[in-house]
Amino acid sequence: MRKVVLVTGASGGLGLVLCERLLSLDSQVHLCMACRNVRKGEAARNGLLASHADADIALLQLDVSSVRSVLKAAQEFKMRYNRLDYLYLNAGIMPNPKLNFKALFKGIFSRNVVRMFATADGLLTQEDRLTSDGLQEVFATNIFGHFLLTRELEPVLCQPGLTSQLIWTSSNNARRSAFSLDDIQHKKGSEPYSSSKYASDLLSVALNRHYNNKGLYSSVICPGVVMTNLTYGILPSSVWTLLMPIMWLIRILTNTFTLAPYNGAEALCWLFQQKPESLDPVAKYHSLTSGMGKNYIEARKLDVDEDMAEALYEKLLQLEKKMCKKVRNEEEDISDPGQYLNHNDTFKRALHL
Ligand SMILES: NC(=O)C1=CN([C@@H]2O[C@H](COP(=O)(O)OP(=O)(O)OC[C@H]3O[C@@H](n4cnc5c(N)ncnc54)[C@H](OP(=O)(O)O)[C@@H]3O)[C@@H](O)[C@H]2O)C=CC1
Ligand SMILES: CC(C)=CCC[C@@H](C)[C@H]1CC[C@H]2C3=C(CC[C@]12C)[C@@]1(C)CCC(=O)[C@@H](C)[C@@H]1CC3
Repeated sequence: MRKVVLVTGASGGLGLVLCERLLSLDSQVHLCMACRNVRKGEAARNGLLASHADADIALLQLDVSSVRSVLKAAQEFKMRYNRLDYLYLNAGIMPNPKLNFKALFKGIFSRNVVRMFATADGLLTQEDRLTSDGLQEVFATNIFGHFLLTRELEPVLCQPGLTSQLIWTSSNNARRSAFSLDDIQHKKGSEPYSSSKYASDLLSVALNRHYNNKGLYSSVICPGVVMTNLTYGILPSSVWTLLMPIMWLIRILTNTFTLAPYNGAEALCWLFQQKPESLDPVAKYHSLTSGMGKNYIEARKLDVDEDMAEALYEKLLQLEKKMCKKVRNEEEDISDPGQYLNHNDTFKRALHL
């Protein structure tokens, strides 16, 4: 049976390279590229078709930060396909990143230099903003939209007699201390990216607990430090040009500097080839590249506890209920314009107009 794969954030960076590598691994796959920008998506699809002319590649318009868009895209997907074997939850943002140069300089001369370059702990802050749904954008994009998508796609993911995989693109920057159960959207702090990536680690553990018995298995990966639009956004391009030789030198010190998106996608591709039942539900699978340029995978235990994972899962279920109700109410209001006229009449009468 031909496998169906859905990749979010497929228009560029790791997502696009993943699509290319998946088509090389299995030319029979039904690939669905979920992209928020249709033009960018079409250009990416055409690029793939240039090297894989017979491939079955479809586009799905999806802005994961918008509840309405997620509900619509999931509906569309379920009309087009009756199964989903792999769901890559890859789209992600790190808006307005600020690099702490003082911490960087101090770190370079400390014992923790290798760790600092691998995780960026204490180096980066971001300025988050609100989506039109009133959610924090980093949380909505990196976590909540993907959670909602998974829940909406449950009928195609959980088919009797079949297994399927959820694969989250997490990060080495995921940090327990940046996350709080009292503030899952990270409204108060300045490290929404670290918080959202830690939340994806927690959520993956909780999803395994709730869905393994339905044949759905969740894993998290870290692609290492990869040069994509996300990383290029941290510094001006002229500074990156100067830094690139140093970045290549750092690769000798730390295998997490995978740098090329092809290398970063290694763990994503490796998971595509594994039996989901054989995977560790509390491991993060890291893409690593040796100083000689050899790619390999390493599984490391996640820094999570089950109770915290469960508590986050419950909070996300509550938020899902609230947001879906809100969107459906808004839709009813739009499809019943008569009620506005009635409101208007009441309003006018109240003002004796
Ligand atoms: N680069 C790195 O070093 C690392 C990256 N990661 C993670 O890898 C993932 C991919 O990032 P990367 O390829 O590096 O970055 P890119 O910025 O190159 O790609 C991000 C992708 O996500 C899409 N996207 C962003 N926001 C939304 C949205 N609201 N709805 C739908 N799609 C959206 C982008 O679409 P568009 O083209 O329209 O902008 C793009 O396709 C992210 O989750 C990131 O956090 C993790 C660790 C390290
Ligand atoms: C090479 C020199 C001297 C300076 C570069 C410093 C930073 C720009 C660089 C150091 C560690 C990097 C890093 C990331 C981005 C670029 C750095 C901050 C990430 C935050 C990118 C996204 C992720 O998800 C993390 C895993 C990366 C962690 C390390």
